[in-house]
Amino acid sequence: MAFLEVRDVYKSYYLGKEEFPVLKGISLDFNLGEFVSILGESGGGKSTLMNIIGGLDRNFKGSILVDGKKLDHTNEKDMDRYRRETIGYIYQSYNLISHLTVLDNVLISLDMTSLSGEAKKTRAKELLAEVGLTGQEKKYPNQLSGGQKQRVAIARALASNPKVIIADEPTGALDSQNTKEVLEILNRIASEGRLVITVTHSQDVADSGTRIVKLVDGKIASDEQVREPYVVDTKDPGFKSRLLPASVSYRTAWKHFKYNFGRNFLIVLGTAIGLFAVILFSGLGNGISGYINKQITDVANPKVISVSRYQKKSDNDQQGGAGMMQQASLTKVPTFDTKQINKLKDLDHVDKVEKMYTANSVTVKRDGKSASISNLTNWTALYPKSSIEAGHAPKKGEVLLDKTSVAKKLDKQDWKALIGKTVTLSYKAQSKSGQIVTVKFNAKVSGIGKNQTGASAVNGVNTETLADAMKAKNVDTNPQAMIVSVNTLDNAKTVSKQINKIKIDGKRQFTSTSIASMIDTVQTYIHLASTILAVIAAISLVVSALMIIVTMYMSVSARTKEIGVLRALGESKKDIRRLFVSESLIMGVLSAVLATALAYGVGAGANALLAKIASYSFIQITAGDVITTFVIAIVISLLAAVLPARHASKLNPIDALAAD
Ligand SMILES: Nc1ncnc2c1ncn2[C@@H]1O[C@H](COP(=O)(O)OP(=O)(O)OP(=O)(O)O)[C@@H](O)[C@H]1O
Repeated sequence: MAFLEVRDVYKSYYLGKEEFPVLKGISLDFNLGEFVSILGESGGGKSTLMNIIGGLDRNFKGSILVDGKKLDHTNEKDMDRYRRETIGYIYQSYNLISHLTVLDNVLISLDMTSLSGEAKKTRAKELLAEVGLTGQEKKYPNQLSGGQKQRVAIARALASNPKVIIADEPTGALDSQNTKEVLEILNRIASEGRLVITVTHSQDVADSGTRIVKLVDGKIASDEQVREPYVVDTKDPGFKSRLLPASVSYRTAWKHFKYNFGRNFLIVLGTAIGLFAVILFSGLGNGISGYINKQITDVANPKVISVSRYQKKSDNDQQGGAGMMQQASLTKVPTFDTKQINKLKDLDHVDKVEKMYTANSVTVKRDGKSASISNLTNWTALYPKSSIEAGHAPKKGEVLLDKTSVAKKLDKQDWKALIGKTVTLSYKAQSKSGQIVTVKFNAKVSGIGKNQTGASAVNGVNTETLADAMKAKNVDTNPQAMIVSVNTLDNAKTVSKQINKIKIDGKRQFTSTSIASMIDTVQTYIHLASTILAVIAAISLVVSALMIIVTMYMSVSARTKEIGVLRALGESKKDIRRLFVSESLIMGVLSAVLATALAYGVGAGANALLAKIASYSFIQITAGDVITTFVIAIVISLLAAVLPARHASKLNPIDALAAD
């Protein structure tokens, strides 16, 4: 039984419906130790036969048996394995991978063996030494002579220790000296117990082998043994073939990326700019919303809820036009009684419940100077600590006055000097009996209030002091508003909602307003605005995706021959797909890295510039923004790679090898 049997092989090419028969019933037996030359006229079908024997062409009639076992040409994986394990190819035009070094060109085949990383390198170097290329490992193919390239190709073909070497015109492009040396190497390969089948036009080449087969008109015209085949003494190479690990595809993709760094970097930069805009707008949204949040919480404590009595709109509406008329005279706002105050105190998460009084148009006098306060309230938790610029919160008998609107008017030079001095406050109010009375009282200035935003003044008088003054003039001290402090900010919204639900005798009692929900509303709008900006920026990513698609397609067409070589070496369709997907992924991830770095850099710069306007970081990039950017980049690069990678993997290896 021969090692390789070709049985009744027929092969035709078709142009439309027209059949062009090329091989017309070929049967040949080959043995290990043979160096067989296939001779024949140009276009006689030699290469076609080699492609069938080498497992690249699966579309023919007849069968190939290896070691007595028929190859299953319908099973793609089996054929990948056959090429990987049994066949080594040497081509007339070398077919080296241009972006890989000499060493890497040999390693690409060794990557599909069970050898360890170091052992692979050692074997690659040994193989290169055997073909006389020691010291050339780091060169790229375009830095080698034709003879040297063919030796690299031979070393690569031998790397996985295949039993059969198929050499298609291996010396066709070489001078006589290199031809002689390559033929010697091929003889040595056969002498190691391999089967060498070479296609040639040259009688000299044919004569240096052990057997010559002539093909004429698609049939065997002669089959002549020139000399005895070599004696086979097969040694165990100590390793097996295996599928290409994914990591090798990633590494090869990275090498190709580096080889075309200039072009690839521009694409990465283009994509990164789009991603950068997305992060920056998102960071700007975070910053602005944080800034507004801070501004609001600076003037008002977000853990407090202002509560007023609920006034049912429909009560008045039901009365129709007449009701509306009457309402103008019913100016009295409903007040809180003890029962209602206790209802608020009983709520969960409530720390404190304070009465709130508001006195309108209050005049403050001292030393003949006066200032006016449009709304003076008692000091409650509504005022955050940060609103006290100097001094302390007003205790009994004390008042805290606003810096700009009051303190500076009373003492232009030294407004702080007011602290500890007594001022007289007066305003007009309605007494319980309906008369207009003047509430007047003295209070010591406990401190000066400030408002960072400058929107409203910070004036507050001690609650008891104001209430006593009101009582003295028979003004109702049942409050029109209550200030409820909750224990944590998280509870503010819940408690606010609960307050609105409180009923006494089945009737709703209160209307609550919390800063927390105000902040929420503002932030919703800011978030919406920054999302819209980020989405606009994201549209530019469509352009990036198209750029990656075009590059990948260009890459596939430029690397068609490489794809053919890799398939001939035994890589599967999946390996080819992974090669291109990983290169695209590399671009995506690098874009995201660059975009993140740019965003942090520009963000820090912008924050430094804006620090002059307000000491606040307006661009705040979160970990979430960075993660989103990476996810977008990965999704884009994967989507962009789908079609080109699919196209690459579906290329017919024979056509790919024939590409220019
Ligand atoms: N993909 C194809 N489609 C159609 N015809 C093809 C195809 N490939 C090869 N042929 C034809 O089949 C015939 C055999 O081609 P093949 O390449 O096997 O010949 P060859 O003996 O190797 O020639 P050469 O010595 O010139 O390399 C030629 O006539 C060629 O035109």
